[in-house]
Amino acid sequence: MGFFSKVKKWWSKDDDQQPTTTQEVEPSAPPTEEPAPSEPTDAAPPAGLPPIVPDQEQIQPQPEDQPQVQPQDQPEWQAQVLQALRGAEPKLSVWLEHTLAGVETPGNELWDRLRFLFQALQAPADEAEEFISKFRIWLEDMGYEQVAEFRSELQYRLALALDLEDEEDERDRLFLKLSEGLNKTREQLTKRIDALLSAHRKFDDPFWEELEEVLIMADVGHQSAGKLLDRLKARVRKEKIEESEAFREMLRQELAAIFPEPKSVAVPQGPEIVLVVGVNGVGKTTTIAKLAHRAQMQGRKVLVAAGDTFRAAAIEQLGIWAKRTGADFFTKGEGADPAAVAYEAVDAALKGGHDVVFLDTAGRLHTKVDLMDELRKIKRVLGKKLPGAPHRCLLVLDATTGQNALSQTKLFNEAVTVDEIILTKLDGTSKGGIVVAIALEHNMPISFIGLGEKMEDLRPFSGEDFAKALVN
Ligand SMILES: Nc1nc2c(ncn2[C@@H]2O[C@H](COP(=O)(O)OP(=O)(O)OP(=O)(O)O)[C@@H](O)[C@H]2O)c(=O)[nH]1
Repeated sequence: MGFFSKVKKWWSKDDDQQPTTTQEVEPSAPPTEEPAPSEPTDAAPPAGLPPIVPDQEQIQPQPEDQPQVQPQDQPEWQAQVLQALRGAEPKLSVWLEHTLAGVETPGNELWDRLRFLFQALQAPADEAEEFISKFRIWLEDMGYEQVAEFRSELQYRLALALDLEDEEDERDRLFLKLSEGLNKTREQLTKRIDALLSAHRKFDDPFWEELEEVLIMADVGHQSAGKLLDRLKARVRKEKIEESEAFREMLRQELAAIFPEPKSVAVPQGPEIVLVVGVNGVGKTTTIAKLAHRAQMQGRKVLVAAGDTFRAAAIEQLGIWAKRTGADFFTKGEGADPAAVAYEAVDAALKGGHDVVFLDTAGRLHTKVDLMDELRKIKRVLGKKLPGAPHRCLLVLDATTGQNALSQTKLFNEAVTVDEIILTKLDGTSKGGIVVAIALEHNMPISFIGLGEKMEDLRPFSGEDFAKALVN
């Protein structure tokens, strides 16, 4: 899908549909003090601008028979930007660079430039205004004053709205962040494997024994290392691999192959109910916010529900994040029964016409209540309220915690059957080996990875990119 269809789908929702005002649903309406977005000034470039076609076609010069743009009609920057866009590589980062050239701070010129880009993409003006208005509200809330501070968030939002996240451009950005996070593991692993390959002339038992030790030291774990070695030995034998580089390439391929793809969720009708579990401190709240942000940017109406009712601070933090993403927020306050929150959040979503509900849950074993029993109860209640719910159960794990993450996976999976894992803090000194262990031990898909504290720092996980970042 291109920008137009995505924007069509995204902005065609009737945003006046506020959720029914049940006493708990707190629709996070935009702050009233926000000045109305400036009316389009002379930014709207003349009709007939050559469309920027996202699917890798170069921008064609305007055919002679089309009404030529009269230079005197345009402010000076438009002719320059138009010229630059015409010859630019069809990459979002390049389009943005040309469109924002010379603009350092938010203000009317920035909004006019964005309008100009949207016009070049043939986005309907009202939808473009809606995008700009939502971005302005977010910007006011964040208090950023320099374009450099929010440029990556702007590019991320455009990538989602333009359905361009898979573009090489975005993937390169993601790969860079992932590689930085895996630096430590990669150095350990690559250095040791290189030493092994140069010390051993052939792939004999002593080689495999030492490789097993290297994997275990890289947090892959004993059992997973054994499974991975079996796969490597079989391929070395079958393909008669002898060269070091061929071995490294095979290792990358086998590492990439151990990650199952997340299963696509068929949500028959009504809201998709997503249960989010994980121990405290792993980044659950932040991850829910990032997921809500993505869903919003992709045109879905989102409700975030505060199922962690043990701590007022957790409810408050989630509420702040929900407001920041523009999602609606559901809470029954501190001390409420988490299962009741789950039940009534589904109710509110059904009444509010929400497309997806992210239900946060407690992350700590509290004295009187066993957390796993509580999660099982929540899951039962959801299924009673909406057959098939929860449609997805996401386990949030902190990639820097090493073996703990493995035991948490087992614990939560036994309690609620985890469908997907989201690995956070891969931008930190993450223990890349644990990622391999989780995939091999539980054969569980990793859907997203957290690469920082900002809204845009949640990106789809790619086993191939991960393997390349781990072994170079
Ligand atoms: N660097 C980095 N920090 C992250 C990431 N995800 C979350 N964090 C930070 O980790 C800390 C904990 O995040 P929370 O979302 O509050 O974690 P939580 O699991 O909700 O923890 P509780 O609020 O105690 O339940 C915060 O400072 C986040 O900003 C990530 O991907 N990278």
